[in-house]
Amino acid sequence: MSVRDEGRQAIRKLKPGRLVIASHNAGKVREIRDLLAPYGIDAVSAAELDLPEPEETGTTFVANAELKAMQAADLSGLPALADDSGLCVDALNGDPGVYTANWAETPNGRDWNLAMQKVEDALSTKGPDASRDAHFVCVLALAWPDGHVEWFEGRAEGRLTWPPRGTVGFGYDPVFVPHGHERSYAELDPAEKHAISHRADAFRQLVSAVF
Ligand SMILES: O=P(O)(O)OP(=O)(O)OP(=O)(O)OC[C@H]1O[C@@H](n2cnc3c(O)ncnc32)[C@H](O)[C@@H]1O
Ligand SMILES: [Mg+2]
Repeated sequence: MSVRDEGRQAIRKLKPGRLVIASHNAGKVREIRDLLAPYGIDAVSAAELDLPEPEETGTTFVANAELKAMQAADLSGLPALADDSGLCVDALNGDPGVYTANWAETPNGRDWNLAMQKVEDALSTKGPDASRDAHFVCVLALAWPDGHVEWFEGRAEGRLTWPPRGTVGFGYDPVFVPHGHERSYAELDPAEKHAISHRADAFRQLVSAVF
């Protein structure tokens, strides 16, 4: 049996509540719960299990997603699904990219208004004609306690808007307008975001490979 078939068998055996969402970001956990809901998997988050937040030492989305998923699977003895994601701005050569969360760090915790302002400031140094094109990346990694791990990469294209708009969602949602829309991610209903988001794109691939 291939590793992937073993993975499929393992996930079919999951009982509700037997999957760890290996994230400490409440916004992500909410979205991943929504995406899992049709599959009858009532997952538990790493924060709810009091699992420690691993240091994200990878330099790629894949490396960080894998290390978060593998640590949670190892510590919990349960399959674990991690998400590493970020905003990549064309005119900034893909920054903040893997370091998207770091741009929000302050001595008093993360400040998303500051992070969005930093992106806008960086873009303004490129001049008024700089491209405002950007995309979100999401890598979902699914790990089993035996160390087996597979990952799926999703993407959503769009452009940056300023000033920030909307109150739904989290992180950089208020400055990202997905292609084909006039409203920012933070002005879309959760169901609308799930139809087009980078996270939903990665999740669709995971579902077709694993469920
Ligand atoms: O590592 P975990 O615990 O999952 O949570 P995190 O917030 O640290 O997550 P990342 O390390 O993957 O950092 C990615 C950042 O990119 C941002 N981001 C990712 N997906 C997003 C989305 O759908 N909408 C807005 N911002 C998003 C968000 O601010 C995240 O903090
Ligand atoms: Mg993180």
